[in-house]
Amino acid sequence: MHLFFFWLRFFGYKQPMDGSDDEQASTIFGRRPSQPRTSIMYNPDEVRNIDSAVVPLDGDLASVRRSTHRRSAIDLVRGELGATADVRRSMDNAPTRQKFMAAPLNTYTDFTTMHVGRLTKIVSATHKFTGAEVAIKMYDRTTLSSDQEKEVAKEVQILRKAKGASGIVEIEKCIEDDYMTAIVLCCCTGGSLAKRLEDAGGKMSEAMAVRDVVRPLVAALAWLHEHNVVHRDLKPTHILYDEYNGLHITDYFSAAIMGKTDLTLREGTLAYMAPEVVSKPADYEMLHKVLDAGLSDTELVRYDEKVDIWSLGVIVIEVLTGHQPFLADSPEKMMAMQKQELQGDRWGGVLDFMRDQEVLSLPGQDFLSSILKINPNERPSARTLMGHKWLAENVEENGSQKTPESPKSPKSPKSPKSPKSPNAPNFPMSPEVPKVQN
Ligand SMILES: Nc1ncnc2c1ncn2[C@@H]1O[C@H](COP(=O)(O)OP(=O)(O)OP(=O)(O)O)[C@@H](O)[C@H]1O
Repeated sequence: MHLFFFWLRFFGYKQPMDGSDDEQASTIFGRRPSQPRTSIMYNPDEVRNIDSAVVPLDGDLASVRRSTHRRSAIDLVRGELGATADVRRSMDNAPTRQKFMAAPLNTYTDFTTMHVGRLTKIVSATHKFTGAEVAIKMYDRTTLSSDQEKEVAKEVQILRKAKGASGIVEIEKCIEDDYMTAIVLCCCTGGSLAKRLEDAGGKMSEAMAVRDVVRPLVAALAWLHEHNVVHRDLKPTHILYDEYNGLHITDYFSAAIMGKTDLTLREGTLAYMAPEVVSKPADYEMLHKVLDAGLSDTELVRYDEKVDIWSLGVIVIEVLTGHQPFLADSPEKMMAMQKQELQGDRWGGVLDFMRDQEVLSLPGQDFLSSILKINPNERPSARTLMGHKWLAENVEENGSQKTPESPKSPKSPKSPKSPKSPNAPNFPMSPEVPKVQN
């Protein structure tokens, strides 16, 4: 114990004279009570409305934070989530200026971690004054590379541009300082498409898929593409639902702004990745695979927004069958599999399987086969797909189209006698094959 106090003294800790909590808190944070403790700019009590302003903390506050043990708002949230009663009491009793360190986040309460991502923590919270539920996507900037910093800035830029657009998750504001970026988003309380599929036993009926997934997804993609945004990582965990069953595409960290972002790198999730992206080098392979081979990065063929159309096709199959159609553990194997499953114009592999399963009406089959093309130029745009008859017509619960000219898909004449090629890979997956988690 004596040794402990020796070390505390060694590092400049002075025991409070009267031992009060307030005195102790201020001393622990390295400041005497006589020092000024107010700030005009970010008094949490003044922040009553959620607005869309970026709220940078000023240099002074950043230096205050540096001099304390609580270096960022992330720590504050962590503290509120998991702090001991003592720590919480000392925070409650801390002088105004210290409480105020993460003032914009202090306007929220009930922090609950929903998801821990590769670089982020997604926390749900409630605004203290409006009661609005939000999802806060928090990046710890101390762990981000400068390239990742740029990606986060681009993510915020895209979200701001898309604010109010239907089908895109809505940003409320972005709070940033030297240590963290917190993107405050409207909370999609209906969960993700992945969760819905899980709850529904893995798959959906055709009617539900068209109504709840494909139609709104295609419309949201049309908006993004017409505003020069390519998502590049479309998958069920990035498709969220609000309380009214409205669909919202989220996570623009990997997204590209056409004309600004380089569209020559492999980016996204392998199982949903278009062939023209799978064949590209990842950023860490660029030097080795491209420049060493005598090519310059400007010589790489660029891909475009059609990569999202491919991902849409993969999602359609997953939603209707409960399986991811393309599974491989390396880009090389994935390229081979995609070609094998979709070679030539004929129906084969995965498309043949979809027809034989009778989970898809003829217009649905037409929709899918028009999307899953190896050549991106042959894939229709999202705007064109919006006019496709599969989305225009009502699909009945039993899967048939209501219009007389669109009968239920007949079974392929060759299908009973047309087993998959012996070396056909994972599709249809056997139930034992575990689903790839992304
Ligand atoms: N606005 C939101 N409302 C409700 N839940 C959300 C919201 N944003 C994100 N989530 C939840 O967090 C999960 C991950 O979100 P997101 O993909 O944006 O984070 P991420 O850090 O990129 O994660 P990963 O690295 O795993 O892709 C979503 O699948 C969803 O469950």
